[in-house]
Amino acid sequence: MIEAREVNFSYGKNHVLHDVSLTIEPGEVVALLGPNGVGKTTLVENLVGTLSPSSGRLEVFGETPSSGNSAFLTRIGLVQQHWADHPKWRVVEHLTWIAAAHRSAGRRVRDITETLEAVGVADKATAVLRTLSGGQRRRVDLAAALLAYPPLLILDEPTTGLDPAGKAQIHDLLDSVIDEGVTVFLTTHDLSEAEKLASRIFIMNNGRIIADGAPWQLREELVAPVQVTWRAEGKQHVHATNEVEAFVATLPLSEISHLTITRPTLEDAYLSIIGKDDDAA
Ligand SMILES: Nc1ncnc2c1ncn2[C@@H]1O[C@H](COP(=O)(O)OP(=O)(O)OP(=O)(O)O)[C@@H](O)[C@H]1O
Repeated sequence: MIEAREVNFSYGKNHVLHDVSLTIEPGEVVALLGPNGVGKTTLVENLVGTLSPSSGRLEVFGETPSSGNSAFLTRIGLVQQHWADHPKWRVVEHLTWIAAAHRSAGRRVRDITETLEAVGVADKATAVLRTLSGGQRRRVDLAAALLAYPPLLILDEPTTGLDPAGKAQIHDLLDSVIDEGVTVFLTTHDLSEAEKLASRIFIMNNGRIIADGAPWQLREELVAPVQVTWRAEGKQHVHATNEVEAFVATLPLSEISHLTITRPTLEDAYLSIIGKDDDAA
């Protein structure tokens, strides 16, 4: 679905993407993580063809995105950080316009009211776009992205600015779309979101992909061991080990209380991987 080979991209003298190579198969749900300013949005813009690589090979649906025609874009459900639409339009006008473009490209289109309900902004159907809050706008963008049953969703920080209940609602919606077999490429700073939705995670730092794997694989890359804590004789005890079961078997369980085992999280793995990369730079 997506194939990048040694993709480089520069804004003038600012070399942002460095030899980015990745392959994303149909049906994969991939999250791209990385600190602010490392090139995630730049990669997204290369994937959808608004920017084109300075060197390297990039294909989406087997086509070069920057030379793709409008039919190319109708197959991508896109949530971007910036919009080029008409801020005076009402939500329903905006979606009707997008739906018409999809229909004229021969695509099946979801019911607009139902889609607005699914993303939780049915009450904003007649609101002017520029009057929406950041979170409401994100939901409208997602409705627009889902409108034509796209086989590929490219979502640049799709839940930024959403309140916790809104995030949960959008995660459930994305889960149901993922069950339909759509391929998803999303960027996020929310590691729990990445872990919940994605089967595979890329970590980018300084324009390079520095880690690629399932969330559990990235956690295993962390050498930090599991922490075992317990109380005995009125004192708190802590022991770090990679052999949890063997260690716990040595504890006098009848004499201790509050036994807790803390495994490394994806956040621990992320911070460790970025930290090691920065130290090596
Ligand atoms: N239009 C532009 N012109 C020049 N430089 C740009 C432009 N857009 C982004 N950059 C620079 O490219 C680099 C990567 O930016 P990008 O937006 O891709 O980062 P990001 O990883 O998406 O960041 P964030 O997590 O903050 O959204 C940054 O140094 C940024 O300043």
